[in-house]
Amino acid sequence: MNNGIFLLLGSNLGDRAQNLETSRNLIQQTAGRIVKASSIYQTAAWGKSDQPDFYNQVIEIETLLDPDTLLQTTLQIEEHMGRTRTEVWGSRIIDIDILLYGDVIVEHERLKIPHPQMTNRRFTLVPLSEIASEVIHPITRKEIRELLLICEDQLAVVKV
Ligand SMILES: Nc1ncnc2c1ncn2[C@@H]1O[C@H](COP(=O)(O)OP(=O)(O)OP(=O)(O)O)[C@@H](O)[C@H]1O
Ligand SMILES: Nc1nc2c(c(=O)[nH]1)N=C(CO)CN2
Repeated sequence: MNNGIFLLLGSNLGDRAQNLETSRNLIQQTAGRIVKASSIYQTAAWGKSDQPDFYNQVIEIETLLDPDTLLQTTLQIEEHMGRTRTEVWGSRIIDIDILLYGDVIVEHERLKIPHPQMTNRRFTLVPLSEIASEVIHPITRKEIRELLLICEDQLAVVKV
């Protein structure tokens, strides 16, 4: 069983809380058990600001799937839930990002772990810090709580 795997869930269309719940259920059915879940946060849209606020949540899972298969599985869940890819950083029913996979570093075109943007995003670091503050980011070698302290993003992140 592989441990220390953290996923970011995000939704800013439709019933956002319900969308997160549906994705958690599908993840448990297809990828593995959820061992920890952060609170849900309402977060201002990052990157492309003229869109509704997101709900974001970080979960920790244990899984037998390797990183590539985990990505295929999360992409299938997004498709199953009706997500269409229209624009980069645009609105979406559900987005599932693989943030960390233990200490594993992956550098492919289709898959990069740790997620390259995670250190720049309070909407990721705040919920991740809630459940994994002392986990070490395998590239920067810093704890998540320290990455949050030095993160320059100022966008609002509020517990729902
Ligand atoms: N760690 C990762 N987790 C999820 N997808 C990844 C990861 N690394 C690379 N990808 C690739 O990114 C694609 C998803 O792009 P998507 O449209 O969701 O980007 P985005 O969510 O708009 O932007 P961002 O990746 O900055 O959050 C996937 O098809 C996948 O191949
Ligand atoms: N607050 C917030 N902003 C975003 C999010 C997200 O999940 N939350 N996802 C994005 C896609 O990359 C772009 N912008």
